[in-house]
Amino acid sequence: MFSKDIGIDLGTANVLIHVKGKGVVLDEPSVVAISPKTKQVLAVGAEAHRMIGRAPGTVETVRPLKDGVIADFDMTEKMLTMFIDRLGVKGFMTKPRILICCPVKVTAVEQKAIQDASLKAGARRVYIEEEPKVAAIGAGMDIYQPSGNMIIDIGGGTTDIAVLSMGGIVTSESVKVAGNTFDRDILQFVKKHERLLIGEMTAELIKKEVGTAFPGTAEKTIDVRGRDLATGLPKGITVTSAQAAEAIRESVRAIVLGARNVLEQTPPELSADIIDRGIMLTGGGALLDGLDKLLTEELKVPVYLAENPLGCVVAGTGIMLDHRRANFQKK
Ligand SMILES: Nc1ncnc2c1ncn2[C@@H]1O[C@H](COP(=O)(O)OP(=O)(O)OP(=O)(O)O)[C@@H](O)[C@H]1O
Repeated sequence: MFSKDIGIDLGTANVLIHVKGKGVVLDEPSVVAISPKTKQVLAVGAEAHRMIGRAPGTVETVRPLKDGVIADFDMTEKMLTMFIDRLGVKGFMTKPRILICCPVKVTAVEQKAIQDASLKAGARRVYIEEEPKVAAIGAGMDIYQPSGNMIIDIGGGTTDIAVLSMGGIVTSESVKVAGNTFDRDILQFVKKHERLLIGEMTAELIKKEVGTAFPGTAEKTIDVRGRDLATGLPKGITVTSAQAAEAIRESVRAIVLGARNVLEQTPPELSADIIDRGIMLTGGGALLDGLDKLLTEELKVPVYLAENPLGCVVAGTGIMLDHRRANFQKK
């Protein structure tokens, strides 16, 4: 019976879905809007995302994943079901096979939760792959040769750092610091230093517009609004790149340290390959200004930003579905 294979990047911030033969058909934020009373789902994805911080008491917005793993099983399953239903890949008596990614170093229980949520959402079979491996393939790295390839995948909730050779992970580390941590840092900084309460979305906007991991080059500013903590009234302030850089400095440091640890545990032959090839940066968090420059300086190895950092994992699932079908069947 004919059924479609689909690849899913189930992320803390975004869900992307690749349908075999069609390419990327869905790219939506991992957000669910529910009625707090009845727990009924009111909206998912982009529609629910628009409600964050702006919904009345009758609507609650939930992010069902935290730090790359499932924090709310029911909501993850409902969100996945609604996304998969939209694709029209579930035929009469047929269900898709799903290739889905998880961060490295997740527990068996966390992996099982991802598998169960996919099965309940309508999968016939579920194959789980480690995110940095899939991201590396999506970024165009040839990880199947006996040589070292290093990747730093900075998502919303986790940063996965791995050295790959011959199709497997040789050394890796998962740090629970990534794009969303930078947002929280900025929110706290503005609260403490400007006595202004801003929303999650405003903090993310500051990060994207003026945030930098390598301060001192181009000083940018952004005007934002929030609630004055002293008066309780709306107030506007200007945030500079220097302030945003200070806010996220410790979190950026944690990523640098994670990468250093992985390099320190890497066998010398593979280290030599990494010096030659450089390190690939993927994931939306890698779009933070100056991060490639800072990592290059700190690690003494060239660090390159992938062509489409946000799309590497889902592109990798597509390549694996196209070329590695035989591999899945062996499992
Ligand atoms: N231009 C940008 N500058 C800085 N950060 C950005 C930019 N664009 C997106 N991001 C950040 O990228 C993050 C989301 O990245 P991505 O979609 O790769 O994560 P995810 O796969 O959902 O998360 P995880 O892998 O941790 O589960 C968010 O924190 C978002 O704010």
